[in-house]
Amino acid sequence: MTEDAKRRAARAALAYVTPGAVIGVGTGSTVAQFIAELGPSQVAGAVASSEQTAARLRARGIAVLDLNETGPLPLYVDGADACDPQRRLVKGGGAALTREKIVAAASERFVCIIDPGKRVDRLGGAPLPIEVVPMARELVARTIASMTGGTPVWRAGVTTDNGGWILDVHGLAIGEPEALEAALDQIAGVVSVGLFARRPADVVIVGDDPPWSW
Ligand SMILES: O=C(CO)[C@H](O)[C@H](O)COP(=O)(O)O
Repeated sequence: MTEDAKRRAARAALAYVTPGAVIGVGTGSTVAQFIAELGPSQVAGAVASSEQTAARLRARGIAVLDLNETGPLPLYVDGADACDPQRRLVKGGGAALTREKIVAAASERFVCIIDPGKRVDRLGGAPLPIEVVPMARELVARTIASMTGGTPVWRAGVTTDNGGWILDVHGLAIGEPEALEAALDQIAGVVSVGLFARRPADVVIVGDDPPWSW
């Protein structure tokens, strides 16, 4: 069962939490399991990667802090849509990729928690989410289509916590993830790219029974 696998990965991530620290917390159903397992007294507070996560943390009695007030974080825990053997990720299924990238960049250690279905030999099977400034949606879509051969599809009806829109790029061949991430980041109108290749996870926990990590 996928939910059991997510719970196993989430529980295993607790071992990385230093008591009394302020940690970064990502977004999604696997992270929701992590928040449910995290005792309010285990951390001094958390920086949330989305409003959804902030609400979950508060409901659990965990203080939500502003990244501008915390300085570097020792730990960031988040899920992913896909993870390759080099711990490079595709993220953004929950449209929180921009803040996830920011909190990951502010954290010394990024622990990614996934169910076994997210592990892939090569990124590119799952669509790649890209957050764009709304007025640039079609410009970015045309540029990406001609640059990569992929097919950008607007996630209509979804507005991110930053007021951005999401393009999901289908059919993308991700041969060199770091180079592709850098190239897509340069397109005018792109806010952020759901490829986490230049800042991959430091540890990935797979919720098999028993869980394992690398
Ligand atoms: O990147 C994300 C949100 O933007 C999530 O981490 C990713 O979509 C995985 O979600 P889930 O744990 O629900 O499968």
